[in-house]
Amino acid sequence: MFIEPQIGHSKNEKRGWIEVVCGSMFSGKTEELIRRLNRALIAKQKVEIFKPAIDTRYHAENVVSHNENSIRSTPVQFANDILLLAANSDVVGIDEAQFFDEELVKVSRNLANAGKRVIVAGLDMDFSGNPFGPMPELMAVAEFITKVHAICAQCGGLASFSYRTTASTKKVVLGEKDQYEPRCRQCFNKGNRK
Ligand SMILES: Nc1ncnc2c1ncn2[C@@H]1O[C@H](COP(=O)(O)OP(=O)(O)O)[C@@H](O)[C@H]1O
Ligand SMILES: Cc1cn([C@H]2C[C@H](O)[C@@H](COP(=O)(O)O)O2)c(=O)[nH]c1=O
Ligand SMILES: [Zn+2]
Repeated sequence: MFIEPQIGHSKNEKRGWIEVVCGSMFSGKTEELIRRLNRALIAKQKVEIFKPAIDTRYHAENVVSHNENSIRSTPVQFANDILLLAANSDVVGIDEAQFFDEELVKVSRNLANAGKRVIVAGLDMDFSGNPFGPMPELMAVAEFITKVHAICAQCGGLASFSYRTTASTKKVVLGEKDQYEPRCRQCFNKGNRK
């Protein structure tokens, strides 16, 4: 389990950093993000949470996990909007990071350099198994990366891939179990050979 780092500097010194939580769909990224943000709230830190405005699956504003945990958030159109909106916070949470533009990398670095803890959650791979949006660069600049796994819907193994069960080849197709299932590498490849 991820434990918040506080080693080597005093509590009053404001040091920023970037954490990335990545994995396939249904792997628990949003739950882990909510868990970390709730702990920061318990510690009376100022927390702001953002998600891309296009992600309206469960709720227009809240960040909601597949098992209905939820936390208030602000939907934003562009990564750059986060800079101003997060100016007074100690901790910045960002969900569905794969949908943001590449500016999110610069924004996250600026926030961390300004002494904020930045926690970014997102899909590391799209339905083709290719890196998704700004996620690979975010992982390169992050201090901490947590890769979480779902259970493969075919064999019960550990799933790192999001298999699309419909015929669409568009990169962005919002959906749930109606469009996707988590799969391990073998079951993902088997499905894509058909
Ligand atoms: N195949 C699966 N493997 C793991 N969790 C699943 C699966 N199908 C449904 N779930 C549910 O999804 C929850 C994780 O949801 P969430 O945090 O929203 O994931 P993510 O943000 O990674 O898509 C799990 O706690 C579990 O209740
Ligand atoms: C693989 C893949 C996913 N999406 C969409 C489907 C969902 O709306 C989100 C992922 O949500 P989650 O919180 O990680 O379950 O992304 C997509 O648009 N394209 C893809 O290739
Ligand atoms: Zn499998």
